Amino acid sequence: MSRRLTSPARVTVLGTGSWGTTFGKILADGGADVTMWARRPELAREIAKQHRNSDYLPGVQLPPNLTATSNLAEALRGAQQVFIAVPSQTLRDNLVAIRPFLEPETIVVSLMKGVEKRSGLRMSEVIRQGLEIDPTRIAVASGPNLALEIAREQPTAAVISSVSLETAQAVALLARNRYFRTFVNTDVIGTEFGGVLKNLIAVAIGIVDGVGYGENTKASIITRGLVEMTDFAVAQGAQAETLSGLAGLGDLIATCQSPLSRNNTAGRLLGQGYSFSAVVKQMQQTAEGLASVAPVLELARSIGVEMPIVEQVKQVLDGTLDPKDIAPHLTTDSDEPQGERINDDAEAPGGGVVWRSIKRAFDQLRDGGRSPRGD
Ligand SMILES: NC(=O)C1=CN([C@@H]2O[C@H](COP(=O)(O)OP(=O)(O)OC[C@H]3O[C@@H](n4cnc5c(N)ncnc54)[C@H](OP(=O)(O)O)[C@@H]3O)[C@@H](O)[C@H]2O)C=CC1
Ligand SMILES: O=C(CO)COP(=O)(O)O
Repeated sequence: MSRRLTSPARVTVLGTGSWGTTFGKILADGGADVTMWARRPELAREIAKQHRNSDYLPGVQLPPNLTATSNLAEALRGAQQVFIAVPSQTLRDNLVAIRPFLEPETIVVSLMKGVEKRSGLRMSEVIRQGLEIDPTRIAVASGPNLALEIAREQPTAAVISSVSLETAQAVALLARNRYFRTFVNTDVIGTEFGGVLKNLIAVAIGIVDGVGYGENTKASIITRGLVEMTDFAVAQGAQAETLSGLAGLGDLIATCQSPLSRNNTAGRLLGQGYSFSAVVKQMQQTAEGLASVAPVLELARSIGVEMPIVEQVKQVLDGTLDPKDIAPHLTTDSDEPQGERINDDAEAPGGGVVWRSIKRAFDQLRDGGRSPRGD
């Protein structure tokens, strides 16, 4: 009996925070040889020698086929796929350092869930600009993926998206194992915006939690938040069903209900009365939502999409709205009661685009959120 011998794939993860390290473990447990890049040499040594990352994943044992270095050139050498998990606002500068060492065929995967503040660009767009590579070599990963739960090997699903289905499948084949299941789609816009926007709704949930409001308030915000997410993303070119899949509704549920979420935690501190700067000081890890609020609202205004919940998150962050006043304003402050669903634009007090999107979102939910590519 002959056995086919293939050498393991060689992959690199840039960033050894909670998600980068967890994703490295996912890939290693799926059989790849993983090299992590840590910007701090002492953390690279701890991961390489003790197979631990006590700063970010205390108590988690990392697999033997995962190593680390603080030398970027060494980390990128021979990598078939490179996964990036640094804070979104630092990506562009990091790409300048990465570019000289990136090999011509390497696939680059964003694990990040933010938009760039100064440009409003999604992470895959920043990667495309910063590395000047074809979009078919770029993928993004998203979904209900709280790092610590996955590091503890709790069963989880995610989506890998690329404009090239072949690329998405190549990444999904490596990023899967007995506890991590990946689906694929080609809706990069929807997949990325799902991850960005659910962070903003999770901040809102944290705020009302911090104030002391209960489940009705939170369910109202989650449900109306999904409408805002879908409306915005569809106006940007996303498919509505992506927002009712893992990268939208799935991630929204996980992030809004988990105390592990940093966005949720940041919101809770705001709701308890801490100022924005005090919250930023207290956060030890990245809460992307805090930086994404302003660019998302700018994009929303430029395309005429209303996002009343996100607007109010911004006002709380700016200190111009008392956190306890956020909940009643789940719609725009029109004198006319708005329809939750509407079948006829003529009945829509807020105008056609918004209502068509709301209807689309709810129709997708009713249809079970099927998408052509698995998720
Ligand atoms: N944690 C999670 O559950 C998930 C996170 N994500 C997304 O992944 C991305 C990364 O988040 P996460 O790993 O959780 O964040 P963490 O805060 O846990 O870690 C941030 C990582 O980035 C490094 N870093 C910070 N600043 C810079 C810089 N200027 N240049 C290079 N590296 C830097 C940190 O290094 P150092 O330790 O030296 O400071 C650390 O390795 C975010 O976009 C987040 O939304 C997505 C899904 C799940
Ligand atoms: O993206 C995440 C879960 O899918 C992590 O959320 P936080 O960044 O809020 O911790």
